[in-house]
Amino acid sequence: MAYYYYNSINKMVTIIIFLVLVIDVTMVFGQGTRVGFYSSTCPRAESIVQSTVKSHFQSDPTVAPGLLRMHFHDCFVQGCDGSILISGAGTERTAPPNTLLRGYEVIDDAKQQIEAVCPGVVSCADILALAARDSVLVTKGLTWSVPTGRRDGRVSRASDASNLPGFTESVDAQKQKFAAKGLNTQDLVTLVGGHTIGTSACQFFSYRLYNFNSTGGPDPSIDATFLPQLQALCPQNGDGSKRVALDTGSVNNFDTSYFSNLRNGRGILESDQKLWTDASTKVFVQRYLGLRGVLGLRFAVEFGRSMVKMSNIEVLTGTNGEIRKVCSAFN
Ligand code: HEM
Ligand SMILES: [Ca+2]
Ligand SMILES: [Ca+2]
Repeated sequence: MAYYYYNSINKMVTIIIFLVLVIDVTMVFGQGTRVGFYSSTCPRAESIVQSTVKSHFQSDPTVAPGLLRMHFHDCFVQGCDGSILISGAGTERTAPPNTLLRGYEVIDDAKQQIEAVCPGVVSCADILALAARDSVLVTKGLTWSVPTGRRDGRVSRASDASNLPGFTESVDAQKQKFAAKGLNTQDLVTLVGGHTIGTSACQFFSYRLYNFNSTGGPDPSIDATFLPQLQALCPQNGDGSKRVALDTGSVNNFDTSYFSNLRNGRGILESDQKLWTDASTKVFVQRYLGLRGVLGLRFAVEFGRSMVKMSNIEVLTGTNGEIRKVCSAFN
């Protein structure tokens, strides 16, 4: 009798431990997404996204940085659920940090082609995550496997965009906003390394070139020989919408040149240059530049890893959300 009780208690304990482990594992890894989610339901989905990104990139190279940034802005607001793609008054798209996003036409094009072969199967959130990955590919970076199976959200409000980090923010504030999404300091430095491609409008950094923080002079962290070049590109009271490379000399290549520029006081945004000023983020910049011996890190590899983490933020899976018919509108 005693043995029988012992045995069933033992079984119960085993079952409980098993359940706890399963719950834990799903929370840490899965959140329900997995590589090859569409391999039987829509086997051509990933290749359609890739060929669409490639063809748009050939006629307009700015779509690559545009789509990468769009995916980041999607994931930080309501999770990676395609909420950024909804158009109309009062939606996320209209919020100040999002007004200059580009590449929506690429997502709409890919979605239309995918709907023609497998209607109602592939989410817009997944199409955007895949397009962000392929944007790195076309700019000569490494590729990686993207877990899929996200579903599309049913909420898109301009007022939710405050989760996004701002370009004047301190490293501590940037770290806090990333930590709130489960991303650590390495992820922060690595993902902001996405600024190795693309451009910024003068309006986001020209205040650093002239009367920085009412000092009457420029931001002292800007390299002295670089300053006049930037001033020529963005004259005081000039056109704030004019665009300047975030990675001087390597705007179209997914490489570590952006980190060299930070080291040399040639970061464009205040938030970028601060990654070199702050000791906790500087070490990662140094590791990507091979300045820390055996602690060296390969940016191309780590970028894929951090992107997979970012792409899994607060995703909707299973029967949550919906699969939109058109990416710019709820069903
Ligand atoms: C502290 C975090 C970040 C801040 C404050 C920030 C801020 C900005 C700003 C102000 C611009 C210029 C936008 C424009 O003029 O159109 C920009 C561009 C860009 N950002 Fe970030 N960003 C951050 C993190 C990231 C991350 C994590 C990624 C991607 C993984 C990313 C990818 C890009 C790309 C690719 C562009 C160029 C966009 C284009 O050329 O259209 N950024 N960012
Ligand atoms: Ca979102
Ligand atoms: Ca570059």
